[in-house]
Amino acid sequence: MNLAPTSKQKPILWTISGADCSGGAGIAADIKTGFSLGAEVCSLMTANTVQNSHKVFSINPVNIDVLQQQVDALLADKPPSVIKIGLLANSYQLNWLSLTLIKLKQRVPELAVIYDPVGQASVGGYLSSLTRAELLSLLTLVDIITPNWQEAEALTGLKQASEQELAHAICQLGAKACIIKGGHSQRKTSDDYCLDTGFHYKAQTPDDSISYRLSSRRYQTSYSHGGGCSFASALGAFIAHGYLLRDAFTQSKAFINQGLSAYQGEDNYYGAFEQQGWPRDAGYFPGVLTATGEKLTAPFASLGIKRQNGKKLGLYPVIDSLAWLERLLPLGLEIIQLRVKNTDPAALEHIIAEAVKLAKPYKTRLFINDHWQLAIKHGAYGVHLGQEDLDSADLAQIQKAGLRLGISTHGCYEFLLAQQLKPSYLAIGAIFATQTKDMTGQIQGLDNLSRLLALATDIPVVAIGGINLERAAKVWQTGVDSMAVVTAITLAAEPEQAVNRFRQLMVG
Ligand SMILES: Cc1ncc(COP(=O)(O)OP(=O)(O)O)c(N)n1
Ligand SMILES: Cc1nc(C(=O)O)sc1CCOP(=O)(O)O
Ligand SMILES: [Mg+2]
Repeated sequence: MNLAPTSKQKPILWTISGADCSGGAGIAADIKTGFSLGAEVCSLMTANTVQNSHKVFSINPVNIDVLQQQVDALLADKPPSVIKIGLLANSYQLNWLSLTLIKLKQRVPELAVIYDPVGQASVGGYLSSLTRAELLSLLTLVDIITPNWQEAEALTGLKQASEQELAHAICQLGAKACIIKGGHSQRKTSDDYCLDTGFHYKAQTPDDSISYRLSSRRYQTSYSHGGGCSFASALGAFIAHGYLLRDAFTQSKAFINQGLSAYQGEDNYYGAFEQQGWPRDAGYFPGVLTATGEKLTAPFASLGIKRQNGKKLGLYPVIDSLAWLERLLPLGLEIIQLRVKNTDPAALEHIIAEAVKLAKPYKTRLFINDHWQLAIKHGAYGVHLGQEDLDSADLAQIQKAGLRLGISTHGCYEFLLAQQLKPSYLAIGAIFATQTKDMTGQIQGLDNLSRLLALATDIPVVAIGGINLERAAKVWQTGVDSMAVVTAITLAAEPEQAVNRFRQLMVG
């Protein structure tokens, strides 16, 4: 049997959670969230709870034989991309689930398991009788765990620890990634912290860990019942759609902010969190907290393009030699990038110095990729940096020297992060698969490009990656300001003609 879903299918998310008869949390939240985000949800009910807005009256666990029959039935035609685990009512269920996950992971190697360790109901009362030791035994099978602060303290036994310390401790207990939800903390903002020690795409060593912190305003609403379950199932839906953890995290937070904003104001009623579909409005997206972002406040110098007159940057060739620069400069392009890799330092400095001299008589804006010190030293118009360069480059120095800055982004987390630095332009990639560079796991497609453009302020946006003459019209229709290309020009039989054809389709 082929377990891989075809591209026509909606991604399948299994939820192994309790049913909440009051309709807000558990399986109800998971199904509403999945429906809202284009995922198909299959529900394996662990308990049929009796609860209302004030109290949990009883749990009523479901027998593991029934759960096993459901797994067998679903595996035949609805194998999961992601499993979200919520309420586990007793140790029989926990032991059964551990064995089941081991078997499922062998059968579906790409399976991602998300665990939302619901212990206490938000209306008061305990939902699970599991001990800490029992819960810990599950962690090595979990890809992402999503406790709130109190649940993280209970799992680790740590008191007064920071989110970072809690997340580290939880990952050391076995989970690959941990998101500590900030909604229950006492602060004015609800910071959410994600530590990723190796989810899917990185080696699984603590040294390789990456952390992400998102900040949102606190929403005052009495319609939040099931918000925690909805966050974990939104995360599952986005992961099932193929998003990287950082982007699934960011979009899940926007989904929660959007839902919490539906009914503002305090009253005594405790209503269900409202799932409102794929978040598209920039206002719901969280801020990205980084050391770099907090240091810079002034925008980088602009590109001086009068967008209000309908003028755009247009075609942006990215070339790797002085010969290409000499050939393209007379064509009157608005922008060109010199991207030289693997060249010894002396030759590199010579190339950059010569490139700046060559570009001087032209109105073309010359950006230097990576080598920001040489770009400053030789007075280039601008510098283009990737996300990995942001921590090591001295952005304040680039800004002080008056150079323009372009930044690469791959998905909404990086886009929001880079936008906060107020660069001269933002690049989004890779739009399509490209032979120029390994962009595995970071292909955006046109839909995601459009979603990211909706988050853009007034900074010009450049699309890059796999753009050729056949695909260019569709990319241009999204409203980008520019399309950057390497091979569509450098491998073209007649590069000047290719430039002209790109420019023709970018009119209007
Ligand atoms: C316009 C534009 N966008 C993205 C890139 C990629 O830059 P980076 O992430 O630094 O990767 P390398 O180009 O250095 O491999 C770019 N160069 N230009
Ligand atoms: C250099 C580069 N950066 C990308 C990014 O997404 O950041 S994609 C890319 C390669 C672009 O080459 P081509 O036009 O030949 O596909
Ligand atoms: Mg670079």
